[in-house]
Amino acid sequence: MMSNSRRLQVAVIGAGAAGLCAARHLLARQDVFCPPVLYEFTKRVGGTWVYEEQVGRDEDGLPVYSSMYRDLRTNIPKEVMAFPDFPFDKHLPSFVHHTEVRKYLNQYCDYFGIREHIKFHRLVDSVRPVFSESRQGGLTWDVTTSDATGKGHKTTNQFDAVMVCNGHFFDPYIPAITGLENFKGMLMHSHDYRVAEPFAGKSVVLLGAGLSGMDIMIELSEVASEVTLSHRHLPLSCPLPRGVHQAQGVKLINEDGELVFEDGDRAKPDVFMLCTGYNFTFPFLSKEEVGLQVREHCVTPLYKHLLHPAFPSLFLIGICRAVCPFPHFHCQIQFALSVMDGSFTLPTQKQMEEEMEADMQTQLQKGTALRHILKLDSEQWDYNDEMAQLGKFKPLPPFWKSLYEANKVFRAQDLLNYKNYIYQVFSDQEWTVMQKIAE
Ligand SMILES: Cc1cc2nc3c(=O)[nH]c(=O)nc-3n(C[C@H](O)[C@H](O)[C@H](O)COP(=O)(O)OP(=O)(O)OC[C@H]3O[C@@H](n4cnc5c(N)ncnc54)[C@H](O)[C@@H]3O)c2cc1C
Repeated sequence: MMSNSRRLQVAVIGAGAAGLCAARHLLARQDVFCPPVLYEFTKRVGGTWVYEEQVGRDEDGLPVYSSMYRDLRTNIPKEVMAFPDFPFDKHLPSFVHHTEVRKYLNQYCDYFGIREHIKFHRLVDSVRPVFSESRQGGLTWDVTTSDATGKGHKTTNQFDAVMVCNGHFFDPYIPAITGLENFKGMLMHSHDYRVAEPFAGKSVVLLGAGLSGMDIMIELSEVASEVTLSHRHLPLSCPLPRGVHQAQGVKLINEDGELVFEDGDRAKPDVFMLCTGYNFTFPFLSKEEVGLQVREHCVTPLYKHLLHPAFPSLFLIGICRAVCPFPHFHCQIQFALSVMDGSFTLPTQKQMEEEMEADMQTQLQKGTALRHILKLDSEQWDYNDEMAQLGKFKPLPPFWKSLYEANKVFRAQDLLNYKNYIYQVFSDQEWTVMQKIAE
């Protein structure tokens, strides 16, 4: 889609880690790209990492976006959580408090001169493809935004490409549990969990043993009268806090408000907390016009889990799950730029569709459920390397994989302690070089 005559205009939706990373790379390539326009619905940079004490609505009456809790520390060491070209402060411990990540993202934003390109409190309402003969490639995008606080007018601007960086930890996924409405205690989703104190003396059932479920279990075990972790992978091999029980998944809630587990056991807790993850939502993309489908946590059709084959200037950054997010964004975004600047030539639409279909069939034949197809896990490293090879940019150094994978093992073996580990992957001299690169 490279235009010979003029620079490309790119809209970026969201100023979380992915949106900032997109802007950082677009700004570095001003020979090809105009400075991007970032639309951010809130008034702050950092997305998920902007902790809000309140739940529901914020002080401006907007829905609270972040799912952070007060005492959260990262579950990935800062040495590999960082963008590869911008390390965290070397004096910080490996597993940092969420306030440090927000600080880090603000530093990244200012260091790369991104802030002036962000339009805060702008909600992207619609992103529509427009086919016109007058522009090279024929396809442009009308991006319509409104003032998030409801004041002011809608505006529509035209772009050559759109990078969707709207995150996917905002819209709680509520599983279809028979009789959920019968539950008489406090029913909540982990999106609204902030602090442990209000749960003192209460009995709690947590549904889901993902990263949030496990973290919240540890916090609540300090104060609650009883904590039960209900999940599908019984029993977990890692040591759990004293007094925490494990139970099978919740099959239904009976008319007396009792939780009935898969094996017939029952419980009537004070609190039932769903730690069941989040939905993908792209409310600004019309189903009829763009035809993106979200089924069972799988988003299709997306070539390389990234771009729509019929609209190869629409990029969805960061929809893969079970990845090391910031370095993954760093790779996806540079690949997207190589598609836009023409240094990587995409296969034809038909070839991309055939490849996607073949990949999907291989996964399904291997027994991967549709809802797990976007979980890359250890395959993320080959994926990132492929992005780098096709996009002709520097791959991640090998220690990224070794440290990330080692951390996964330590987390599984030593859940209660792994965040106290300190990694020393760089010598002081190497750190100085890294810090210099970021300067
Ligand atoms: C509880 C929790 C703990 C986590 N812990 C870790 C960790 O330890 N390490 C790690 O690496 N990752 C962690 N993550 C994952 C984290 O989400 C990613 O690291 C990363 O921050 C995601 O960035 P993002 O830019 O994709 O999305 P987000 O941070 O969600 O940012 C999206 C932005 O888009 C904006 N937006 C959305 N829709 C619109 C619209 N229509 N118009 C305008 N703006 C819009 C939002 O306001 C937001 O600012 C955690 C996530 C959660 C929820």
